[in-house]
Amino acid sequence: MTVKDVPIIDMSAPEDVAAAAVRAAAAGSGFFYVTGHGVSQDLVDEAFTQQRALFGLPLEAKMALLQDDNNRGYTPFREETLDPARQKHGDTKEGFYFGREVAADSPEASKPLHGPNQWPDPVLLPEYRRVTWRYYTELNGLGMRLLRLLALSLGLPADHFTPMFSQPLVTLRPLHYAAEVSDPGAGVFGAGAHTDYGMLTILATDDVPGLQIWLPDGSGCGGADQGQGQGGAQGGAQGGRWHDVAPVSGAFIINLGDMLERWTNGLYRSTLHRVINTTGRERYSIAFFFEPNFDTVVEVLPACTGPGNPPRYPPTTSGEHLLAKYAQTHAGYNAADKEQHQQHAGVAAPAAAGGRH
Ligand SMILES: O=C(O)CCC(=O)C(=O)O
Ligand SMILES: [Fe+2]
Repeated sequence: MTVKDVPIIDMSAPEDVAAAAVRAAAAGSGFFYVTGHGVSQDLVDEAFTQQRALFGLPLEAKMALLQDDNNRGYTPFREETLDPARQKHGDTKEGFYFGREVAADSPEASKPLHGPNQWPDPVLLPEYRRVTWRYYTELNGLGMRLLRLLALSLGLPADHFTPMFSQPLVTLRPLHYAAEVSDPGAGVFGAGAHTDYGMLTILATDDVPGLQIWLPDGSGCGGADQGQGQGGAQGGAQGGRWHDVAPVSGAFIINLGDMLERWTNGLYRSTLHRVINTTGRERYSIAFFFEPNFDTVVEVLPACTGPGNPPRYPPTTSGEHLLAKYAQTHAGYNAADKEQHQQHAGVAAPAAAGGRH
């Protein structure tokens, strides 16, 4: 891998310059760093301090916030299995999901994946909610700025995606990886190989390495080629290998998810990645998944098809797509409940919960 494969993009550069860099990275490795992003380092540091305190709570306090049907709350160690075919047991990480705050009595709350957050007891963590919510709000703003760059990078008006994020499906996910060293040969991973499900992910990590991406050999990543999808997307497939994405102080790591790959007909990459522990140290990260409104139709963009390049993906909706993905990877996920909720809300049922443990 070269620096070109996961470039550092300065978001304080003129938009057209940044957008061109985004296009090259998006059609290359699907991963890039951003600097000049406008989020203060103090806030990032404070957010990490709060997440450490949250994970440091006694297990019973965390279990009291167990993940609910709206995908909000605590996921214990080994609860999630991102790569069931290769994992001996679940990921050696614990996490919390927070979403957009939706009041229990609002009409939106009847939709799947919408509802109030499960905040930790303010007596235990007085600053947690304030700091985490500020971080969420700042990253939401950064997500909107990235949407502009993505639109421009595709030759679309800068605000093309903006209306699709008026009531976004946002997930802020603090993660805590155990000190346990991974053993890929034996099926033990911090986070199993996966692609992200949605539009884009803004990832902050501490200084402990662990994130890796799968790049096909000689893929020419770094250039805006024809976007043949991720050749090694099955993980461990021939002709590629894992590359470290090192922490860069002051930068966020951005990666693109399956929805954007669908939208761009495979031109932009939703790249396979995983986390392995090689250090024997605990690791903290905060993922921010930024996805369109529940009912947004995700359909190949006209600009990304043409004669000889027919749409490779049928249309779906943001909500339908995400529900199907969660069903595949979470042991605690109650698909039956969700389907009931969905029928309630008058939306299509998700695909069957394949790979569920
Ligand atoms: O913790 C990390 O570095 C990556 C986490 C990740 O890939 C995810 O949560 O989707
Ligand atoms: Fe991921």
